[in-house]
Amino acid sequence: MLYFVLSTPPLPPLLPKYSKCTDCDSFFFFFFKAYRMRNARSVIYSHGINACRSNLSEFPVECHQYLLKEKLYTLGFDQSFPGHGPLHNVESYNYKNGRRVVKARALHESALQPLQRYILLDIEGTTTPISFVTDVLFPYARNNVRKHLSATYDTEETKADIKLLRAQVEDDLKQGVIGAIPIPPEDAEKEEMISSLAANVEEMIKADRKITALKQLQGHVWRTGFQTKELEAVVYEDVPEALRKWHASGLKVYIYSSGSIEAQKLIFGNSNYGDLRKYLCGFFDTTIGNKKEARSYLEISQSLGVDSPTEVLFFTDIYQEAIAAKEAGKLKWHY
Ligand SMILES: CSCCC(=O)C(=O)COP(=O)(O)O
Repeated sequence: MLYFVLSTPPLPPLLPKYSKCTDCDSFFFFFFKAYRMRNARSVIYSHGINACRSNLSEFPVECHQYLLKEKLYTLGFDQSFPGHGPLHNVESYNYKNGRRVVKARALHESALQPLQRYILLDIEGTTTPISFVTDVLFPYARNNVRKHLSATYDTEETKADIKLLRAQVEDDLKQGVIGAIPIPPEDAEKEEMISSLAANVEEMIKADRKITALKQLQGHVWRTGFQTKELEAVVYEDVPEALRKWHASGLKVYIYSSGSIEAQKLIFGNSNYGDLRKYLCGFFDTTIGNKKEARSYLEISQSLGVDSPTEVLFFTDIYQEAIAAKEAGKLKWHY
């Protein structure tokens, strides 16, 4: 599977210089996100790239462009390949307050290789701001999980959620996972059971665990939030147009997220740009495999019916996921 790197692992700051932000470039926003500088923005400044936080406070990092280029190259981000990187779509170079500002078009479908008619999109950090997931969705799940379990305790759905959680916690206890709390036996009092389940869920959310047991329950809790309009999903402003164009040009777009398939449908069905599900051909979650494992991308490719994982272009902000997707192309194809 080919991939488009939206971020890279953190690099140490190269020069202890302070920068000043006058303009931002969206590509390097993704790059600097990989420095774990949430809200960081960047400006292409003369020979290099200066970073600052979005609130314009100074940030002690300067990364010279040739070093960045070199680093990206070692990460497999080959700027000479037309599908890789907005720097090939440069429309203009301008000078603003003595600084050079590069304006570039977003990745166009013509940049795809002829066989890549399938697009696979991650959600958090790719179509949707990380802050929406961590500051809105996760707190909503944390604050409402008790209420949800209490209200739906006897439903088949919640019984299945509890069964999955119990199995996960038992496994976690065996593995010595910090924060795992024993769940009382099945015939325990409802309140005792809910307290222990909620405490485990809280720890799992805190640790940002991408496990099916948590993600399935979270999706069910969020469903109420979307139904009552307490929640509205956020996608980046260029997402609806990109989906529309890809759809119109015959590309098939799929989602692969750690969030459950039900949660993914809630996100794209209730976004700040309306219902975007009409542009999507399907959804994959952790039930097909972990996003950092190559095998998962092979499984997805096989269920899409393509001849090889290299026919699928995967977009993510997580480096290990991109590498796993790339590795899938080398795995043995089973029929
Ligand atoms: C389905 S949206 C909820 C996102 C979520 O729970 C999550 O863990 C994000 O994972 P992703 O694989 O999209 O980075």
